[in-house]
Amino acid sequence: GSGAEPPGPFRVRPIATRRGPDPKQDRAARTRLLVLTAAAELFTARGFRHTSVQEVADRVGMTKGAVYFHYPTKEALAVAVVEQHYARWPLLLAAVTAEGHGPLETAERLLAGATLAFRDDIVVQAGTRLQVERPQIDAELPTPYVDWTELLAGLLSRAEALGELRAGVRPGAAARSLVAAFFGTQHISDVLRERADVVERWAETAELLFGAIRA
Ligand SMILES: CCC[C@@H]1OCC(CO)=C1C(=O)O
Repeated sequence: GSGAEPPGPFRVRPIATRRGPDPKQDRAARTRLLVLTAAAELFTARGFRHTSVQEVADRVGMTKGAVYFHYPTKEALAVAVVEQHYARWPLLLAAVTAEGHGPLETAERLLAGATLAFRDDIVVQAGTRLQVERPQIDAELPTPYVDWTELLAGLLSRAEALGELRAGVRPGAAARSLVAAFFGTQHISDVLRERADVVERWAETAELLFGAIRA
């Protein structure tokens, strides 16, 4: 498509408006967030297999049964963490889009913004590790990489239409290369420096790649 409208998963969904404050619901939501964050910390540090629901419960000072009330299985916890990971991106897209840059600059700023999440956001770090561990997780997890690829391809198609893309650069191929380079860069940073330098590493790669595709 023209790329004007972001692909589905990147569209910000309106927060369900409630009739009024509902203390019980709020408490449940806060508990779920606490459990999710503790699970993300353990999944990031030890991975899915070597994390138990008991350890998650201990980390938040709850019983295993109380955790199971919110997340019936460890797989359900993993699915929730990955879903929260992906829920970050529509918010980033809305923030960057609001700045009113052209499509190529928007793509560059999106990926730069994503590196901050990979450096600082435990849920994004956990979601990324869980996506790598998909074969060990008996649950329906979203297909990784495809939404970012589709979003970037749409932006690069718009850049091409505006003459911002170097002649001969194919938006789809460039989008796939950007996603591959981003994933590889954040992975190498994670392995070598626990992502301490992911922002700088990506800036170096982005300078090369965006310099190669810009008209
Ligand atoms: C932006 C590059 C792709 C991104 O990097 C890690 C990861 C986790 O699976 C991603 C995804 O699924 O889109």
